[in-house]
Amino acid sequence: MTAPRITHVAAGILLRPDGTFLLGSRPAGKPYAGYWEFPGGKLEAGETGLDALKRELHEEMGITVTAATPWLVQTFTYPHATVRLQFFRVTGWDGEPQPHEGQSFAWQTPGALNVSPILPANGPILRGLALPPVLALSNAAGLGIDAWLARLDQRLARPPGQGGLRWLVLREPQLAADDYRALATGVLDRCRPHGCRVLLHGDLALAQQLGADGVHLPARTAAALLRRPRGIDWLGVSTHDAAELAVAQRVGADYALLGHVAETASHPGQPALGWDGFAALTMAGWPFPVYAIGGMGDDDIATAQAHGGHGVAQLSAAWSRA
Ligand SMILES: Nc1nc2c([nH]c(=O)n2[C@@H]2O[C@H](COP(=O)(O)OP(=O)(O)OP(=O)(O)O)[C@@H](O)[C@H]2O)c(=O)[nH]1
Ligand SMILES: [Mg+2]
Repeated sequence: MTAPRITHVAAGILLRPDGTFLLGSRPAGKPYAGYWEFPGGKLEAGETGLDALKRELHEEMGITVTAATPWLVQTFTYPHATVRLQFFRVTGWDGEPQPHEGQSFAWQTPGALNVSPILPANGPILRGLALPPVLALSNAAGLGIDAWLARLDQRLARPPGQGGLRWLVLREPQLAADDYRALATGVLDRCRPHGCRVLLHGDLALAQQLGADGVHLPARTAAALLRRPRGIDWLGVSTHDAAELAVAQRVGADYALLGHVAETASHPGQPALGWDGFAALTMAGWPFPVYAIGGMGDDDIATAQAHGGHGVAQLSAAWSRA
């Protein structure tokens, strides 16, 4: 038996500073004509993904890419081909997108699309775009419950663009089960009116019972799952190496944390991955966003993205800024 032939594709997510991104409609005569996609196309012999991205975006819409970072890799089998799609976040380009192939363009808001249908392979991509560049993990352990809740209230009260918190992972492994449940109940009540999603840590059943927005699992807990759990909207997994990233992939995670990248007070004496180690692991290409964790500040977001990450996950830094 011969191995199935894989078509390698590079596609670009043009991102504007306001968070909107560009979709194009597939021109008549191509498979899935009229479906909406991220502009891009097939790699030619000898090209890297980034080479192909730049060439395709120039051919299809006349722009010159000036800043792009590798993001997700999605493999999908269509009736006509198995495609391996390398997605890039494109944050800089010269020129205005022009429809060189008769396509239409539409700028879209994550989570609120107004065009359809979308190419079937692109569902997870659109979910990934809704994830924030900074994912905050709670720090009641470090600050004390009351002081942390006071910080939480402050961050919930701000507008999204100005430090307002809209995603939270409630991770407090030092708490006994009853205390964690009580805290989770209170945190969900505080967060819901602000539209802040809350993912509980470690306990799928509790997340389902309390109607949390998702669950975040250590890789060893995720490894015991046979498939993605039902009844949960968002699933994250903490990982440290390629084997744990593979677990996250197998259970259909929406994102992974990967670290620790820098030395951090929470893991004294354990060797850090460093950015080279982080990039070596993201480079394999995962179908979900990967966050860098471990000693990460806001200054590290761009570095994480340049190394194949989606952004950074923060514990103490998320609660320290004024
Ligand atoms: N460009 C692009 N292709 C995608 C996306 N999602 C997805 O499944 N694909 C698949 O990737 C494959 C290659 O895309 P393409 O048709 O744009 O290739 P191309 O620009 O080189 O076109 P050509 O073959 O006419 O030269 C197609 O099978 C398409 O269905 C996406 O978001 N963007
Ligand atoms: Mg194309």
